[in-house]
Amino acid sequence: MESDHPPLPTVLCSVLSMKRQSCEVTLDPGRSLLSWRELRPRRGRDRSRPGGVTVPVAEIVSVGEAEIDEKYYNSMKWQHMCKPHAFTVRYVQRKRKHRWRCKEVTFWCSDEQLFYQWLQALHDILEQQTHRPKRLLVYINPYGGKKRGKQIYENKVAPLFSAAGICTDVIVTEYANHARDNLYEVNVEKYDGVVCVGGDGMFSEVLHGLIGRVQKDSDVDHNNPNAQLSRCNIRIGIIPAGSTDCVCYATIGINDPETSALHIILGDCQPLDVCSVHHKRTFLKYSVSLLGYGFYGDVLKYSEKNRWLGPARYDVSGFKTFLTHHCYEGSVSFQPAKWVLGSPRDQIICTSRCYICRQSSKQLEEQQKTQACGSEHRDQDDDWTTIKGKFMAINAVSMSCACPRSPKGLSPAAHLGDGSADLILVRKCSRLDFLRHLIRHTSNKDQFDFPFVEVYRVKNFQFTPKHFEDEDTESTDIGSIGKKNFPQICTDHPSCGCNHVNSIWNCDGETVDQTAIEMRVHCQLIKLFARGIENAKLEDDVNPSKVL
Ligand SMILES: CCCCCCCCCCCCC/C=C/[C@@H](O)[C@H](COP(=O)(O)O)NC(=O)CCCCC
Ligand SMILES: Nc1ncnc2c1ncn2[C@@H]1O[C@H](COP(=O)(O)OP(=O)(O)O)[C@@H](O)[C@H]1O
Ligand SMILES: [Ca+2]
Repeated sequence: MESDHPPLPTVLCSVLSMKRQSCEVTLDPGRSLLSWRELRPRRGRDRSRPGGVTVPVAEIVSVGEAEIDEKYYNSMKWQHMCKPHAFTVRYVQRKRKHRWRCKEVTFWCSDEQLFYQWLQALHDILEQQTHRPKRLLVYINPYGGKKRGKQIYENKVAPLFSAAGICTDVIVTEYANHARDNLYEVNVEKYDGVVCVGGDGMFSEVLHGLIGRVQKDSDVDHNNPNAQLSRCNIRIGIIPAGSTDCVCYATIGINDPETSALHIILGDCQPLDVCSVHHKRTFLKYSVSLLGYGFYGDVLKYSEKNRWLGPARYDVSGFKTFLTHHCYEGSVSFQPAKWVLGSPRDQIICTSRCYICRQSSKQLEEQQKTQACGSEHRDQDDDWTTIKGKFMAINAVSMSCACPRSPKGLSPAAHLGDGSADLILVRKCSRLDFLRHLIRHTSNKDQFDFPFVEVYRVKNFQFTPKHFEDEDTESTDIGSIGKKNFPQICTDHPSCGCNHVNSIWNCDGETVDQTAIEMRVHCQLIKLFARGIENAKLEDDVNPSKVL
């Protein structure tokens, strides 16, 4: 009887040479593994562990013909025979702290037929990795971070893309928003991904260009805060060359250009939540990392004046902002994200193929389907919680916001694709208490474990500064906003530190002009060339320090 199953792919196993050693090399297409081991381990090597190396095909970067150095074969009396045939396999090697490097191994043999058989088999198996990008559109910000974007791309990334056979169109930006505007014009369809070389600001440009383009093409009105936005299927890659590099760090585990390039080459895919920010019925911005008012807004405001300092501008501005110690009065209203499995105080963090993200997004989709069918009432007016008070900081983050300054981030247990954001409210407190809270971002200690800090997992929130509440809502149109940033006097005591103009919103490092805003999370709106944090064990990456 004939079987319905396709025949199992044949395992290719040969004795090939690696440098001066004979190796048994095996390509197992069924298990998608390439492995090799020395047949006679050299003197000095551990002969009791004849292990060898195994590389998943999914982690092979490229395979190509190679020229080998004569010294490999002269001593083996190859002089009397024809030149050997060689091929090089480049593959991913994992280093400490999520760093990846491209390692290579060259095999050779004298049998031309065997050589071509290997080359063909390896090319065929790589062809099956259909999720890998073949054509990329690259934007480089030459002024981001330490102004090394071009150099980083040319020296560390372009050679890897070229080895992997990826074609690129590269645009070095000439002005702010060049990349965003260009994305409205180019034929995006012809690319398998868009790569930005720069920091979070540069990523934000590409994000706005792509999301904006997709909404325009699908006739979605982005000024409607309740609009169901269309998903972007084209993936975005980030080559870190900025000041904070939070989006890259929080989705890959490190801000290292070579590591990011390898994730792009392998065709990784990480869905990501995006928050839309509106003032009434006017679209302001999208945010994927930090939407912060108060402390982080003020840090940004002062740092923009010191851009020439590069990444150090944030340290200078952070110190200055800490010393000025302002708090801001207003009211925050939010709806909890009821479908999510996790909570912001969890010990478990978001990892590659995160179960919480998968389950939560599935449950949200089901909830939205049921509501769309009309079998359940819409919950637009339900479950609003309002908190009024004086705040040092109001932060909304839809990912952990881990970055080199804070390796576990502003909300360590936030999830990349669960459709929710963590709303962190830091109420008015003493300067010392605020410092204790800030320092905990750099250690394993819980930054939420203070009586003046609250954290909620939300699907949306609104913020109204005190003076907006006091005014006639009719006059809160966009045109009159500028006039409204007059000094706000603390209602309790004029000398308590609240006697200060409003703060501004820091939206992924970009300033937002309006103070009264509403934010909503859009579950998995975009996709990155990333895979989340692998084998995340927070303890490995952060040096625990003493509780202050
Ligand atoms: C006494 C020690 C205090 C240490 C506190 C450290 C807390 C750091 C948390 C940082 C969160 C960063 C969230 C990401 C923000 C970026 O989107 C934004 C723009 O980045 P880029 O475009 O690359 O310049 N960066 C910032 O707003 C900088 C915040 C720095 C705060 C000190
Ligand atoms: N060619 C350019 N000239 C000036 N500004 C630019 C250019 N290209 C991009 N930008 C802007 O520079 C800002 C900061 O970029 P980013 O790459 O995030 O660096 P950093 O992390 O140092 O802030 C972004 O707002 C981006 O829009
Ligand atoms: Ca989220």
